[in-house]
Amino acid sequence: MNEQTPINNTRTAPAGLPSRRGHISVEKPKNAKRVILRLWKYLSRQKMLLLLILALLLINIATTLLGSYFLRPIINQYIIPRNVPGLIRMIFVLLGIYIVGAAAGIWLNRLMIVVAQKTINILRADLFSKLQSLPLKFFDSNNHGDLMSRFTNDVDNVSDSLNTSVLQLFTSTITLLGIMALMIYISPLLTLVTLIIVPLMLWIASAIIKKSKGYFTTQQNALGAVDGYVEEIITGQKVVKVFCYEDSAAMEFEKLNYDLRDKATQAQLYSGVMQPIIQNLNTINFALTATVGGLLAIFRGLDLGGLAAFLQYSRQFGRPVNEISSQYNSLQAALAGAERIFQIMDEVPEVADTAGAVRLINIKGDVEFKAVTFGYDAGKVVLKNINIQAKVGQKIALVGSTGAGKTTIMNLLPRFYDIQSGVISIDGIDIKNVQRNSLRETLAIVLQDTHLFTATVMENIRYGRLAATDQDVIAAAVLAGADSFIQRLPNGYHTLLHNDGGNLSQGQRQLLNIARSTVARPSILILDEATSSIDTRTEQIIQKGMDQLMKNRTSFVIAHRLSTVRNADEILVLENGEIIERGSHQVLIAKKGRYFQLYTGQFD
Ligand SMILES: Nc1ncnc2c1ncn2[C@@H]1O[C@H](COP(=O)(O)OP(=O)(O)OP(=O)(O)O)[C@@H](O)[C@H]1O
Repeated sequence: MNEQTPINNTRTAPAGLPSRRGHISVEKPKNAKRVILRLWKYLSRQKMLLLLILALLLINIATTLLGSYFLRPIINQYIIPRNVPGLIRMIFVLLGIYIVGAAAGIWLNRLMIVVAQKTINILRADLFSKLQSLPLKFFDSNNHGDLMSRFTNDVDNVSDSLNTSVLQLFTSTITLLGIMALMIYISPLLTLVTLIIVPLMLWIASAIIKKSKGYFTTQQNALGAVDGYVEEIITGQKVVKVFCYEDSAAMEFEKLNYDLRDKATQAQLYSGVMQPIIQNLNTINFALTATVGGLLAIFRGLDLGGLAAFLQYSRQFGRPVNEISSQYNSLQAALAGAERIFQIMDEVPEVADTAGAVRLINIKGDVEFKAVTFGYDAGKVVLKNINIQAKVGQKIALVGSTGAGKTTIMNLLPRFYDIQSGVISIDGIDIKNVQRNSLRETLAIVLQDTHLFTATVMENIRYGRLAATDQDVIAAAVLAGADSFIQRLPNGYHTLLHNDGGNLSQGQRQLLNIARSTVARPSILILDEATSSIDTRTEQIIQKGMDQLMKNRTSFVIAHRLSTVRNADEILVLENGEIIERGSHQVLIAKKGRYFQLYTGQFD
């Protein structure tokens, strides 16, 4: 059995009424290099486009740098010698250069978005198919909201950053290097003067980043708390209303909201000071460079055109520095998001079918549990030495107090979980040696909590067997007793259900569920009887539907109302994961043991 551990320490489930449930991971990747390499694997599937982007990027940067450099010949060769036609020609050349640069820039951004969105599309698809391959144990031990946020927040972060940040980072770095090279080319001495202030700028920037990162983390946590709380209140509206929790909820929300405002203000204030500080340093730097440059022009023969171009560069110098530092945070967030996505990708999927796994064909429906022992977590046994023998067409009922292990037994037959010891077999074939899909096709499960998809009634029933024709579906609905209410729906079988069939009654959803299992034509049935109180008439209709479904099929019924299991071939009484009594209704009643107590309502 593969061990699943929660993939994140985030968001613990609340107990009882809505409580504070917010905490999102610190926005910093644990292993940035690995994440970048993995992201690169995704990006590099589009090598040609990336090469084109790189070429456009270089053209774009080159034109910017060249444009500024043109000041030198323009001043030296045309303005100082007063060559007007030449000057006009040069201005047109300059214009041409800028147009090429702008065109490259536009295409660059467009292509990057195409590459980014395609990458994100593949990433999302991989994530989804990975999720589908994970065992139920994974979903038991991970918060669903947190898993959802990998699809939304994390994927968004990666997407944003691929769309803009990555490109900007590249542009800024290359521009910075280009500017430096050209400055050195024009005047190494003046470059030295300009660069003196750079370490100071970098030091201030990194100090501010360090400090503001802390504030950003607390802001993210506060935001997570607010999000989590809102989600909880929305999903728990019924409970909130019924217990008149509105005022307390509003108060709690106000606290969280205030906390978020506080943290967000601090974070923004801190990160907001960076730009002006860097800008001012830049201005000081410019003044210093201009003064020294002027002196060099007077005393050391630096050409005026060169000086003008140089000053232009020194003004531009601050921008890439600024951009690199401002993209830093969002890049960190994206890498952290990507890391959380890859964490899921690295989860161990359901154990693959064994090499010689067989398909179940023409199954009669004999089911046997032999000395089965199982626990959800290693070391904590939930089922002990379970022995069950169900012959073709028999009805086996499982009864027992809550938490006794009834549902657990039924989770093992479709191999939602693998057993630790013992054997479960169908028609004598160990289910471990059966292909999972084939195993699940021979079974149908009618759960208490029906899950209906956003689709028509017809499609929802067809979910049981995708190859079923419309006639099959309708026949199944008739058999299940669902047909008459479906006919009364506004669009009959073509009525669209949404929000998990929120517009249907509990009983109606249950009937659709039965119809779905009927259309599946399973050899073996697992029924979890509804506990929720439905009126007696609906109950009778549902019971009739279930009885029809069970006809000639081996069925296991988890019974909550003992009146419905009287006609079972065998009743198994479970207590603390063990079968403590077994036999028919008459036998068990005569025995006057646990079943008798449960049946007659006489408890210790
Ligand atoms: N996904 C799970 N992970 C870990 N433990 C679980 C899980 N599901 C159930 N358990 C534990 O296994 C034991 C048996 O639970 P099970 O759901 O099988 O009981 P049950 O007899 O079906 O109860 P009920 O009648 O209330 O549905 C319980 O102690 C429960 O806490």
